[in-house]
Amino acid sequence: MMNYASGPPGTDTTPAVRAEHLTVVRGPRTVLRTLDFAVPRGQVTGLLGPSGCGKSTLMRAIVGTQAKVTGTVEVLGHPAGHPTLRTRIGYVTQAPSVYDDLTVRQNLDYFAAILHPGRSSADHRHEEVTRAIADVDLTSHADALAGNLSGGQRSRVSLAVALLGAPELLVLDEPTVGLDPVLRRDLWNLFHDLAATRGATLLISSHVMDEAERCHRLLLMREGQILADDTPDALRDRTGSETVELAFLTLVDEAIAAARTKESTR
Ligand SMILES: Nc1ncnc2c1ncn2[C@@H]1O[C@H](COP(=O)(O)OP(=O)(O)OP(=O)(O)O)[C@@H](O)[C@H]1O
Repeated sequence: MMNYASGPPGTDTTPAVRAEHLTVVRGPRTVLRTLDFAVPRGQVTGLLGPSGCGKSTLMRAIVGTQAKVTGTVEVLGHPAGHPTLRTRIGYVTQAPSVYDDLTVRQNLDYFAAILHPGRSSADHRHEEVTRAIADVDLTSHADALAGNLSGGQRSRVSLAVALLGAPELLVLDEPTVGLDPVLRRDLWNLFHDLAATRGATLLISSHVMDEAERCHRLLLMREGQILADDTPDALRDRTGSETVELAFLTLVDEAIAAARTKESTR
């Protein structure tokens, strides 16, 4: 079995991601405001919040592709964007980045050749590509042109590319958008399998609150700030709510009430 972590799960207790006073400015707006949080290793952490709250921006800051970041963002023990992180992080954006004129397997072969160049790695590449295609349940479409796939299938090709090279950290921006319930369930099972058996850390964004229930931990965001950083159980208990969605709404109401109080005492 491939090992997705640098050691057996649980041996490294430092967080996979640690942010202190993380702030991002985009255009005229401060999109992320002094965020402090940690993402533990070997777990599935959900990044949830309404559209436009800053999830994609936060992910870009973590993978090192976001401009105008201040504060500290440490990823697998290095500053975000450090060259040694390139092969240790798998990142899937919301727009699938696949070549339409190549088959699924050819897409994967292309990226595998960048990760493991040379003839001596051919067998290893073949194994990795076959496994990544199976992981995302596209074996029966391996020889189909990517341009002929459905939207959900194309996004799974992108996910398969991110799984190549056995990354320790997977950053997935809304990976289940547009998928039917069966595929969503299968993908969440895959995410948990990657964490449990391969020791990978997964940071997964979604604005679908029922997906929050499937995560080990949650970062709940609103308007560029983190409302809560906790387990689903703790969030439900703390707010006396039956679901994470209701817990989130309670926290939003509390944040609005606190802002009003602050405003009126000025
Ligand atoms: N180039 C830009 N200039 C100014 N503001 C921007 C720019 N790009 C994004 N924003 C703003 O930054 C905020 C955060 O955007 P981001 O894409 O991170 O949100 P999100 O939570 O991922 O949203 P969604 O779930 O819809 O993808 C939004 O309010 C957006 O309008």
